[in-house]
Amino acid sequence: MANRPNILVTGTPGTGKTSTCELIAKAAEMTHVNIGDLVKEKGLHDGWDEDLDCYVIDEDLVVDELEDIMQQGGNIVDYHGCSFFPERWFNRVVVLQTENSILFDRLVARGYSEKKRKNNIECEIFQVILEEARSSYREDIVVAMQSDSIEDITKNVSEISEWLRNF
Ligand SMILES: Nc1ncnc2c1ncn2[C@@H]1O[C@H](COP(=O)(O)OP(=O)(O)OP(=O)(O)O)[C@@H](O)[C@H]1O
Repeated sequence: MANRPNILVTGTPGTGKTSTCELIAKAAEMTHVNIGDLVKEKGLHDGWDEDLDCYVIDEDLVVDELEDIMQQGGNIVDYHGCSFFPERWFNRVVVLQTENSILFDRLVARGYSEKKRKNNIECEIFQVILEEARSSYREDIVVAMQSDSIEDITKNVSEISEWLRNF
């Protein structure tokens, strides 16, 4: 086990993973690993999925790319899925959740197509990512956090920072 912990922040697109991770990275000197950006920068995908309007990520390439830095610890990983990462990488898995109408407005503001909005809202309603996290990681390391407002972000960042201090 690495000396410093690794944290995964997951949740439906738009729930605030990137906003939360950026603040934690700054406050606690963690390395923010945004999987979506990494996939784009390093071409760790098998092309563009026209239907889902996103890259088809190559999960094996992503895992190979990150293995060394994950061994070192001190990373906060940001992605809207969690089942393909090795379970041993993470000491804490945070699942962000947002009330449907608030999430809907954020997805509209981002200019997502109706189909993409629908997919993401359904993902949130059915708690797909929370279920995925609970079935992929030990239940005691998985925590759900509400992310409806700026106050929620502040509270979540301070709870995660507190957890890091006590690690
Ligand atoms: N708790 C919150 N309160 C207010 N606004 C928020 C909150 N969380 C996110 N937002 C806003 O919603 C938008 C999406 O946030 P962000 O990019 O952090 O989400 P994400 O979960 O990382 O999305 P993706 O998976 O697509 O990268 C941003 O404009 C951000 O400012």
